[in-house]
Amino acid sequence: MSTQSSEKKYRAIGHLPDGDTAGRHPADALPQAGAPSEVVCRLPTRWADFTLHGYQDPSTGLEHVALTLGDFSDGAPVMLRLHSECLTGDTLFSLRCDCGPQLEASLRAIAAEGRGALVYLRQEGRGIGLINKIRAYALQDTGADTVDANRMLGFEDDARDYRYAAHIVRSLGIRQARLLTNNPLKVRALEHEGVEVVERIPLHAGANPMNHRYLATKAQRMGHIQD
Ligand SMILES: Nc1nc2c(ncn2[C@@H]2O[C@H](COP(=O)(O)OP(=O)(O)OP(=O)(O)O)[C@@H](O)[C@H]2O)c(=O)[nH]1
Ligand SMILES: [Zn+2]
Repeated sequence: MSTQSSEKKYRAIGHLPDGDTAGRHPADALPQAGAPSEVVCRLPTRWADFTLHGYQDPSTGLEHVALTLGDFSDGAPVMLRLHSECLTGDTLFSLRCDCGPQLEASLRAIAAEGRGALVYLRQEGRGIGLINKIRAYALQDTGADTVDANRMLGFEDDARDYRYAAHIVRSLGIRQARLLTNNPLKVRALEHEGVEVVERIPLHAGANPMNHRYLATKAQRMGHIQD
């Protein structure tokens, strides 16, 4: 695919700055901070009437969304959740993890605040993809923990990349965040990309007997905070 046709495709789906992108890697063509998504609609939910923004990361082709509520133009810190896709937990009611309850708790918290954003990142399985996550689950069924299962498959413990997520956050006009997470890596990644995390809000939801070992492994081997 030529650079020109790639540019057209990305412009149609997401958003790009004007100008010639020829000869540059697609990732270099990210919109400037402050550029809004062109793909926006209302998304009424059980908890609030959100605005839904669509994005496509030109360097990966992955499509992401952000749900926002309220006005960020005053520059005050914004309640923010970066949520990585978990098909099994977010939509199939799996008890193996805490993702579904965390997603719901985040949307409830933002709705209660009346202002905030949730960026839903299509980085399934901590970035290894759905089929590989199922492979990792199969290894966990025979005794491996979540970290060793990834390593047995030849993956890093966590293959996620938050650069495009930070770009989405900046493009929404968020400069300072109150981040809903137990994962210090997300805090560091956002700060590295120029979004100040003025507060980390612990997000404990959905612990159950089936995910006890998974949550313990995240705390013991992946640095997750259990406060
Ligand atoms: N490879 C792999 N991925 C998993 C496993 N269990 C859950 N996941 C993925 O882990 C990710 C969890 O994402 P998040 O809830 O955003 O992040 P987190 O790192 O748990 O940190 P928090 O912000 O505290 O929730 C999702 O992409 C899940 O699909 C597993 O056993 N193996
Ligand atoms: Zn999950």
